[in-house]
Amino acid sequence: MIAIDGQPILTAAQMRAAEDAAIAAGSSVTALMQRAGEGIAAATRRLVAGAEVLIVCGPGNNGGDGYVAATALAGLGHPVRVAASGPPKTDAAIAARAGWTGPIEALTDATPAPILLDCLFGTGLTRPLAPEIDAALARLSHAARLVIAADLPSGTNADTAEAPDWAKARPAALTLALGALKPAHGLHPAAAACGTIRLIDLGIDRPDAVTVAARPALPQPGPASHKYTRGMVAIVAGAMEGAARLAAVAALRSGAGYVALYGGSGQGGPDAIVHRPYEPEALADERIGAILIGPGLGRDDEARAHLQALIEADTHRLVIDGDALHLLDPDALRRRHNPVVLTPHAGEFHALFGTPDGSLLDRARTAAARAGVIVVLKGPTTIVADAARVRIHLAGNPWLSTAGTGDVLAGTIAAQLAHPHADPMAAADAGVWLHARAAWIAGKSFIADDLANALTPARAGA
Ligand SMILES: NC(=O)C1=CN([C@@H]2O[C@H](COP(=O)(O)OP(=O)(O)OC[C@H]3O[C@@H](n4cnc5c(N)ncnc54)[C@H](OP(=O)(O)O)[C@@H]3O)[C@@H](O)[C@H]2O)[C@H](O)CC1
Ligand SMILES: [K+]
Repeated sequence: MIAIDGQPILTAAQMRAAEDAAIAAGSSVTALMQRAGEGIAAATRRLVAGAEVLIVCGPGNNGGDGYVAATALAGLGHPVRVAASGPPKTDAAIAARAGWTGPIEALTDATPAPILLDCLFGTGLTRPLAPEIDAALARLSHAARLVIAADLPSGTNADTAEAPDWAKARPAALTLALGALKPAHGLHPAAAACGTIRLIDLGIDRPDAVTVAARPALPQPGPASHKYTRGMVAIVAGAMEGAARLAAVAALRSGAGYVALYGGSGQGGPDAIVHRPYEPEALADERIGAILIGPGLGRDDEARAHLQALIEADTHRLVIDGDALHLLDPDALRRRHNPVVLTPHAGEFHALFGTPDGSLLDRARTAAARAGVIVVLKGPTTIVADAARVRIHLAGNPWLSTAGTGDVLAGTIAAQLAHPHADPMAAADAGVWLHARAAWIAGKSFIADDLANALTPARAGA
């Protein structure tokens, strides 16, 4: 059982392909199932302190994992019972079932136990749960002290992250992803039904284009560093200058060496912020590492002209956020040479890109490919995508739902992007990570100013 930071995320079809490749390379479903079942048994035993476990088994290999886990737990002297929705159907599950010598109850009238180990369905779900199965799981899970899910809470769609009623009402305490994480482990509503997620490694090779975000490796200043080598951020101020100032503080506290605000009133905020008039020549300064436009910009003709000028000048890396997203034609970005990061929430994303096919992960990647940019799709799970890669951030904090936190995020990303050696995708990823970390440091009921201030300790720990 291992932590999930940096781990690959595979769709159900990709998981089957990875499993097939492992089998072609000399493994077998039975060997993989043995490893999965024993891993589930070990993790369960560690968590439940001797309490009786009811294992519910389905007809496929998820059920097979359950029979192996039951046999392993019983072999260790742990109290365990098994209930099934019907007979096993795959060869490996039939063999696993044959290894279990105890009785098997019918799912629909099984007696509850303090621990419910859910091995009914995993990645092979082909349709929503029948009402009697959802009802049985609701009954057994409510009567249990703790629910543990093998691979996924049963009835969850691995790819779309739809979740069944029983699991939304009674989330698992622990979900043990088998072989790799699936989109449903990161996307809501399924993610909330999974509880804590850990991986049981089955030794299968997996593509890593889509992964859970990991702690970033951020550049540290050295003896030769000065403010420009740390990265200079230029921020275009507009109608609501406070938003631009929040972004400026965030950029400074998350590592930028120099932050200048262009076109504001010329005052306010910490003295470390430099105020300059808006002049296109000043924004062409080649010492600038990244330009942020959008927080508090307004949506009038002047705002539109400023955005247009920056996009067409194509002299610097850009972060486009907030109001600027409402003035943007994403297809106009394709002609640019310098990287662009867009930071829409779900509504802004929809307005920019409509609803491309697939899960949120697919949509973010499709949009990034269409505009030739990096998309930071903000939400309870924040997704960072370019045309080829996706990183998903699971450390979202519900207290971030307050005004100004998006401005702080935009400034944090701009600071990472401004560093002279930054890889743009890694910079966006690091910005999201630092922002989430700062939120946990800021505690509860914080305001955006507190969040920006918490970036100093967040950056110190990265
Ligand atoms: N990935 C790996 O390396 C390993 C994964 N393991 C485990 O295997 C499952 C996936 O196993 P699979 O057999 O493909 O699928 P499931 O066990 O999830 O379920 C398939 C069976 O369930 C039936 N089904 C599907 N939906 C429903 C439903 N709503 N109601 C009733 N029955 C349903 C389906 O029948 P069909 O009628 O649709 O044909 C199948 O009979 C994975 O999640 C891991 O737990 C292995 O341990 C090996 C390694
Ligand atoms: K399951």
